[in-house]
Amino acid sequence: MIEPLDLSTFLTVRDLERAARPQLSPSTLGYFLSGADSQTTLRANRRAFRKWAIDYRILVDVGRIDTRTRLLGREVASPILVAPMAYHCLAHPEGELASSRGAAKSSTGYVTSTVATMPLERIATEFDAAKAVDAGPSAPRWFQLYVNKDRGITRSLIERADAAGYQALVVTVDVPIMGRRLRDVRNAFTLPPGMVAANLTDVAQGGKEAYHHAYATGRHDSSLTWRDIETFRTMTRMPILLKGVVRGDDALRAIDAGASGVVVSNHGGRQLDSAIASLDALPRVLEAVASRQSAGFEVIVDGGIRWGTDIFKALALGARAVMVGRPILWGLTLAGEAGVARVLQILRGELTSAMALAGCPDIASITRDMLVRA
Ligand SMILES: Cc1cc2nc3c(=O)[nH]c(=O)nc-3n(C[C@H](O)[C@H](O)[C@H](O)COP(=O)(O)O)c2cc1C
Ligand SMILES: CC(C)CC(=O)C(=O)O
Repeated sequence: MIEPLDLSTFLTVRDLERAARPQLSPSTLGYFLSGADSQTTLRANRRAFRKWAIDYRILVDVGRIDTRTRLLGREVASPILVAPMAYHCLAHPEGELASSRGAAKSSTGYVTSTVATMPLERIATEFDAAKAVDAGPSAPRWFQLYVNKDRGITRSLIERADAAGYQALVVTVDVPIMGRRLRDVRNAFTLPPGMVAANLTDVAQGGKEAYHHAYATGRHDSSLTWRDIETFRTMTRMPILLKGVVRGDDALRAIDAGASGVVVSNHGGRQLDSAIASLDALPRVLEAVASRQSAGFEVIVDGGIRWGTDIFKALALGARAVMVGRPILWGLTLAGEAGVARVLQILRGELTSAMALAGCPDIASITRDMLVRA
């Protein structure tokens, strides 16, 4: 009999990654890990965090640490969200059902990808049923949209997300075309037989298609522009966030187009290689948004978050919240729901420790002056 995994022996996200890697096929591991081309941006995302040091405060009462904050007008338990990622069934047979339960039980927000391997309605139900029932604030769940060439399909996805009670629509805008991930090309990466992008089955013929390739080359709309964002705005009551913004002027256009926020992101280094690191892009996006005094406009950041101190730094620079990508997949691979919960527990625990050690008992006290150049 195989001994059940003792997740408490994994102390860091890196521990989980090290254990998860050998469990995955080379093709899946390559898909999860890869950045585009030379992977310069993938590395830059991590390096950007090392450029900052925490200028900690002493003799502050940190007997009680409060990680609560507000997101899109609602109180949330922590400033951490699970980033939208495709194909969770590659990591675990229960796929997004397991990852969404792991997030919900950790009172952590969850973003369902358009290319999930489970139906968005089932993910929603699973998340809601698993939500922690203690008195704390409940975690949000959002839907990430990839825009299909067939706008009828896009409309139907938005309507389904609305009907399933998703609380925001995250439109990903950094994939006009797919970035070239060399390992995926060399491995001819595709989904194994029987695994499908469950929300797009109506577009794929016969269920046997090589979904990843078919989707990436045949379905994805490269003609998306600002006008489409304004159109989506009229199609749903959900607030819209644009994911993949790195420029201040684009953030201002997002406000003009009716968006409620942006995710400063370069897609985990998987799209434009040599793109600016997301943490480096954050200050100028915040500066631009501040110049417009758009009260309530949310700026979230993702890319390379592996430690609680990374979250602390992102918040100190002014982000409202962070999204965590690949670490979730390592937890999911190792132990499904419990593995995802462990990753989130580690990150939140590290954030809490960093806050205590830095003299910041609550999120509002993590201010810009807490950082200096390393
Ligand atoms: C395997 C994988 C699949 C992804 N799929 C999506 C997706 O379907 N939609 C999307 O908006 N972003 C997708 N992303 C990007 C993530 O949402 C996020 O921006 C990125 O992973 C953050 O960087 P990190 O992995 O370093 O935390 C994907 C990333 C990975 C690693
Ligand atoms: C199907 C892809 C567009 C999913 C994705 O966003 C990614 O692999 O980075």
